[in-house]
Amino acid sequence: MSVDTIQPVSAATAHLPQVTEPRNAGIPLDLNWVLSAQANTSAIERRAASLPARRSVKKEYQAAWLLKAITCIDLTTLSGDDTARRVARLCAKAKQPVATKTLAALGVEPITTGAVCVYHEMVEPAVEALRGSGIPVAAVSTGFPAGLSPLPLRIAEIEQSVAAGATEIDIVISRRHVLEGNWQALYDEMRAFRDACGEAHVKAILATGELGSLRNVARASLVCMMAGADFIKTSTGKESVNATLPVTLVMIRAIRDYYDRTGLRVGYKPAGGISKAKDAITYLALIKEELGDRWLQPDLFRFGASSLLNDIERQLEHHVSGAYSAGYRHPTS
Ligand SMILES: O=C[C@H](O)COP(=O)(O)O
Repeated sequence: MSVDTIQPVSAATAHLPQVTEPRNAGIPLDLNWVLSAQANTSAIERRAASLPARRSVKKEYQAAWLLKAITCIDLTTLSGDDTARRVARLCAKAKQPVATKTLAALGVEPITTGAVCVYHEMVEPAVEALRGSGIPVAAVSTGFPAGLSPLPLRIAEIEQSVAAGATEIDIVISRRHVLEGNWQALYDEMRAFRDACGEAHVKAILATGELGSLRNVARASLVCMMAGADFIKTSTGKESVNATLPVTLVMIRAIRDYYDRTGLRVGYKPAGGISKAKDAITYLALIKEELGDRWLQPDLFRFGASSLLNDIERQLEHHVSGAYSAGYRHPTS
């Protein structure tokens, strides 16, 4: 299917609340299934390379897809110099990501981002700033980004972020378990993280740029889903290679495989280095083609991004006014 034949996301429904259904409870580790997972790297890279080159959606269809993308952003700040004031500004942006006049010109209701994503120390200011908005706070946890602090500390960090009000926890896996092929250890770790999260949803960050091969990405995706991950996420944003289209193909095909065999839907979050509106549309189109419309809701798809919203806003403003504004006129925080 080409992008030309994709039905547009309706601008009138871009703001609809997320659909909810039972979480992925996980299944016992199935090593035969894990070890049978392969990745045909050259075929995957060929398909990925063809995606950005195709004709994209235009005009009101493009605006509608961009509004949809905003509702799926985990608006993120993960900097060593984060402050409560910066987080408060980010949260204000999450509550009103598009200027009122632009929304009015587009004829759509107000929308929000999917979540705000911060370090543990910034959870409380974020919860405070988002109170009453319905926007969840996601905390990166478990010794983010390397995940190399002692396991009891990583688990305690999850518990503290949940106690502080985070309802989504982005954990980082131990890359060494993947590189050493120790799938049982990865499963046990993921299971412990999932249990520590309680009712909070857990996103498993694979740090795919450090896993060595697409086959490892496929296997790690399966193991994390078997251990109860609600989402699988590509990257911390701190690796030298973050979200890519080949990795996305591998991970969403693992999600499809897991759904086909278990009936359980797991979400997908590409993160790191996604900063252009055009790229966001490429990702959404790929999700639509490979997984279908159900995965285009914020409960099953998120972008982890700190600067993507800025470019989307510029494109939407261009759509309604015919002129591009400078990037600095759309500060995120
Ligand atoms: O999880 C989110 C990423 O850290 C954001 O990465 P970015 O700053 O490259 O958009």
